[in-house]
Amino acid sequence: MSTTPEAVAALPVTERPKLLEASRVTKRFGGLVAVNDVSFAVPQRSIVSIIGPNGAGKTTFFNMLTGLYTPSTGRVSFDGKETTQSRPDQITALGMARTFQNIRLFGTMSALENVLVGQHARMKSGIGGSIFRTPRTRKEEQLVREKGREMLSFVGIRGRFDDLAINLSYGDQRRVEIARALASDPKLLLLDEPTAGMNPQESENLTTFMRKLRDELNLAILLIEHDMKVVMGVSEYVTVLDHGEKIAEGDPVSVRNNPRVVEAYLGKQGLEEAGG
Ligand SMILES: Nc1ncnc2c1ncn2[C@@H]1O[C@H](COP(=O)(O)OP(=O)(O)OP(=O)(O)O)[C@@H](O)[C@H]1O
Repeated sequence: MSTTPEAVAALPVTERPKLLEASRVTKRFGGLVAVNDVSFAVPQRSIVSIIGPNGAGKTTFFNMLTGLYTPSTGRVSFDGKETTQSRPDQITALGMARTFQNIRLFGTMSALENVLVGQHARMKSGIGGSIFRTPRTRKEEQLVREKGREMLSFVGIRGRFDDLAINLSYGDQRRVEIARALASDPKLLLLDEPTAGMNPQESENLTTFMRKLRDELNLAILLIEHDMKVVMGVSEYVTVLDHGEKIAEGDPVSVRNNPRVVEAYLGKQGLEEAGG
C-alpha cells in the first residue's frame, strides 16, 4: 500500500513507516565494543537525531548505516532491502546520502564543480562517451549541470555557482556539501555534526533549512549533533548513545528531562542550553 507524503506527515513520528531500520547492531574493534546491541529506526519524512558524549559510538553507528563499516552482529535494512553487507555505493544508489563531520570540498573548484563531482560515476554514457564527447554525453552532461544548479539554488547558493568553494562562508560551504548529497536524489540524508564551526545565526538558518528539505523534498534526515539548541529545535525523535549503548530515546522534551541523559551527557550547562 502506498501512502502519500502528506498522510505520512500527519502521523505521529513513531507511527510513520520505517525507512531505515537497524536491529541489534554491534561493532567491535578488537577488544573495544564501539556500538553495543543498538536497535534504531528512521521513519519516513522525519528529522531524528543521535546525541551522546565524545566517543559514544555515534559516527561508528553512522558508518554502519552507510556501509563504510560492516556490523560485527545485527542487521540493517533501508527502504525495505537488507543492506547489512552492502557497500557504500550500493547504499547510495538505494537513496541514502551523507555529509561528513569535516567539510570535504575541493577549495579550488567552484561550488557547481563540487556538486558535480561524483555525478560522473552515475552517468550512463560511460567512459567512451566521455572521451569522444558524443551528443548523448553532451546532453547528459547538460542535464547533470542543470540539476547541480537547481540543487545549489535550492540550498540558497543561487548566483554564486562559479565562486570557488574556498571563498564561500563556512555556512555556505556546508550548504554546498548538502547540495552535493542532494544531487544523488536521496530519500534519507545523514548529517554528521552539520553545525560544527557555525555561528549561532548560521546554525539557526540550517535548522530552518532542514525543515524545508523534509517538507519540500519529503526527505528523512538523520542528524548527529552536539548543539543542543539545534537538536531540541528541529528533532522529532532523539536517541542517546553512551559508551556504545542506547541509554534513552523519545521526543526531545522527555529525553532532555531524562535523569540518565542529564548525568551522562547534558550536565547542568547542557540542560540550560537545551532549554531545561
Ligand atoms: N576504526 C576504528 N578503529 C578502532 N577504534 C575505533 C574506530 N573508530 C572508532 N573507534 C573507537 O570507537 C569508539 C566510538 O567512536 P566514535 O567516533 O564512533 O564516537 P562518536 O560518538 O562519534 O564521538 P565524537 O562525538 O567524538 O565524534 C571510540 O572509543 C573510538 O576510539
